[in-house]
Amino acid sequence: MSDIEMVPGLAALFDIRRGHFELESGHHGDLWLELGALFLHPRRIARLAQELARRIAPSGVDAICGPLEGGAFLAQSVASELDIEFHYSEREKHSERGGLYSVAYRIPRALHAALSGKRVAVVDDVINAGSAIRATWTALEACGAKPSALGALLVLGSAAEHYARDKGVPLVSLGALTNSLWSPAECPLCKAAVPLDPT
Ligand SMILES: O=P(O)(O)OC[C@H]1O[C@H](OP(=O)(O)OP(=O)(O)O)[C@H](O)[C@@H]1O
Ligand SMILES: O=C(O)c1cc(=O)[nH]c(=O)[nH]1
Repeated sequence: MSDIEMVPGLAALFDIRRGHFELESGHHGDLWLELGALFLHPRRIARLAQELARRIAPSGVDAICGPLEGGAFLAQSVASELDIEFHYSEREKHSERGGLYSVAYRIPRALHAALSGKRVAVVDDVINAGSAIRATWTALEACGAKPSALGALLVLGSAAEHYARDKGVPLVSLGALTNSLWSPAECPLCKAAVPLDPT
């Protein structure tokens, strides 16, 4: 497929579906990756985490932070490879979907002191519209940390690239895949009365 660039072994990890999906960020999109079994074989992920760690290392970060669940699993492996601190963010319990980028994440209180003043790479398994990494970024800043790099196994579309450029930090990944995102009001699939697929 001409729109895919990936390190060897990465494509096989993802079950790629095309259709009409409602996403974590509140957008609608035409691409869905099944991520539930991504961490089934820890050694397979460890090899990819090793390569991602190698690419993040030049950023000179003190810690890696990922959003639960998948992003945090990966962040822990990358932190282990670099022998630096691992942190995680979790979705706010009362964070309801509604509008774009409406989901909030928090960092557990027990981690706040360790994060203060640290340069942190925000790592997710897959970045699509970027709602989880944006919310994690905000939560890190609230702890006095300095988000300094973004990383992912796979980046979908261009939202992550734009966000990294706006923030002036590197975006590191092992693969990229084109996709389309729309606000629900502008979704051409909704306009064509295509029903939402289950996720
Ligand atoms: O770029 P985004 O708009 O944030 O979309 C990608 C996010 O969606 C998935 O997480 P999900 O919300 O399914 O949570 P999970 O990791 O707990 O499965 C994935 O693991 C990313 O964190
Ligand atoms: O954007 C998302 O929320 C999302 C996209 C995707 O492909 N898979 C997933 O689990 N979430």
